[in-house]
Amino acid sequence: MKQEDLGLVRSDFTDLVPSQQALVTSVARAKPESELPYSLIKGYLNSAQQKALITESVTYPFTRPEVCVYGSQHPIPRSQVWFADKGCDYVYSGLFIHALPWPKYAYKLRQKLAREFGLNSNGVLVNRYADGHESMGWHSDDEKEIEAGSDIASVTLGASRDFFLRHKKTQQKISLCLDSGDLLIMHWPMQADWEHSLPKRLKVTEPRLNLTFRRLIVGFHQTP
Ligand SMILES: O=C(O)CCC(=O)C(=O)O
Ligand SMILES: [Fe+2]
Repeated sequence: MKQEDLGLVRSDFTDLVPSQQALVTSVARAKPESELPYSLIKGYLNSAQQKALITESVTYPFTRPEVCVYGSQHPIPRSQVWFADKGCDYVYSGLFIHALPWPKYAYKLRQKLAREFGLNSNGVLVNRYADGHESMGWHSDDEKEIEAGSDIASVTLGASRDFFLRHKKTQQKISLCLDSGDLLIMHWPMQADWEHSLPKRLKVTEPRLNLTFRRLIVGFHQTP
């Protein structure tokens, strides 16, 4: 029997349970009153939604490209893949990455974020951290092809990990714990003023997936 026949998929990415609706409303209201450059929606995805995405990710064509650090080449300390609409190739960490076609559940999550938050993304970068030895250093998602005014939505699946924010001028630091199913929305223009990182956590033995939904300027790189 297919998952659709079990009723799992039909409702999973269309409806929110009432408690989540309440939470989303309060987050939406909290934003203008708060000085925080982000919204954190704990438990945004239910366990069936998380499971559908984690299972799907087994088929994702992850790669571990090499980047130049202080003059020598090193593989990035995680694996990644970029799914996006046509015309949305991306230069990320100095690497050119072609847009691959959207998988089913990643696309459903894109639609859910659009319905519930007006998030008009056209690409998702999926990072896979095999365990707590894998990480992401300080950076901002401020590439030239990111469309001005667009928020970036980050969804965590699998292992819980700490996530740091650091203000570029004041050095103010915020530490969040991102658990499976959580949604972090980094509001425009957060990337101009803040950096973020995912530090190593050597006690973590389980893998973590992170999907960041972004809006790129279509055709920015003009590839055939
Ligand atoms: O894994 C995370 O939570 C962060 C990912 C991230 O910052 C990025 O993909 O640019
Ligand atoms: Fe980032």
